[in-house]
Amino acid sequence: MSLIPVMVDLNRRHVVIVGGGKIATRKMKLLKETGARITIVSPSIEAALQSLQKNGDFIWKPKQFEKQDIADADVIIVATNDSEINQQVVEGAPCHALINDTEDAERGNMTFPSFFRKGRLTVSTSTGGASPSLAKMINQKLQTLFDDEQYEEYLDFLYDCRKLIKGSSLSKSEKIDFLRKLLDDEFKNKEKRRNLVETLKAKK
Ligand SMILES: C[C@@]1(CC(=O)O)C2=NC(=C\c3[nH]c(c(CCC(=O)O)c3CC(=O)O)Cc3[nH]c(c(CC(=O)O)c3CCC(=O)O)/C=C3\N/C(=C\2)[C@@H](CCC(=O)O)[C@]3(C)CC(=O)O)/[C@H]1CCC(=O)O
Ligand SMILES: NC(=O)c1ccc[n+]([C@@H]2O[C@H](COP(=O)([O-])OP(=O)(O)OC[C@H]3O[C@@H](n4cnc5c(N)ncnc54)[C@H](O)[C@@H]3O)[C@@H](O)[C@H]2O)c1
Repeated sequence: MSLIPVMVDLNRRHVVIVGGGKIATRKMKLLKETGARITIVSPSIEAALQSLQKNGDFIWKPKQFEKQDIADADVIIVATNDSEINQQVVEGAPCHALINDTEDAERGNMTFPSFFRKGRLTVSTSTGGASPSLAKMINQKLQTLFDDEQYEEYLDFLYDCRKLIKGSSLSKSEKIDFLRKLLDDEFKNKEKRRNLVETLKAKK
């Protein structure tokens, strides 16, 4: 299996989490801001999930897993503590669904990397199932590269400039030159950033 990293918008997609324990809780916390429609199928759920349920963050089906629970799922997270049930979930998945099997990654077709965000920047690390703890450790080290509290503002500057450049009347090669120039160290300076934004606004 050769997995490729993607960024995905789960807004309005149906995500079914089978199991309501420690791992289901971790995935729920990750998914609750995505706009996905989330269903948890599990006879019992952790206390942390019970409070999220009161906010209406997901629908809880308090029952043992059955194949029909995942019939219209876009994404399925397999997270019970029963290997046989986990296997049944994978076997019962509709062929269009993405499956994250938290017990055995290779049985599924999607895994969650360890990641951190700094404004518009997302850095994610996967060890292909070798060691999620190592992935976490690598990210902790990488995070120190972006400690500067101005970094988020710098990324917003790059984003705004890129939009201005794309929408400008500059020629194609001038646009490319400008996009490269944005990465010059001088733009770590706030004043220089402001000046460039003004220059680009004039090139509409
Ligand atoms: C990144 C992260 C994201 C997330 O879960 O959302 C994630 N695991 C995290 C933490 C973590 N997981 C485990 C420990 C205990 C120590 C250890 O084992 O190292 C810790 C450490 C901790 O909790 O601090 C145990 C563990 N994990 C898996 C198995 C089953 C197996 O491998 O067979 C077992 C053994 C279960 C058992 O038998 O007890 C499987 C998977 N875990 C993955 C992701 C996928 C591969 C990603 C990769 O390879 O990098 C994959 C394949 C499937 C998936 O879930 O997508 C999240 C870090 C969040 C962060 O960055 O803070
Ligand atoms: N991906 C990871 O990082 C990672 C880390 C640790 C464990 N795991 C795996 O995740 C799985 C769950 O671990 P956990 O610590 O969350 O377990 P847990 O014991 O905390 O929770 C298990 C949940 O499964 C539910 N369940 C049991 N039988 C069920 C059934 N027939 N139908 C529906 N729900 C059922 C239980 O009600 C419970 O809510 C295990 O298979 C484990 O190997 C993955």
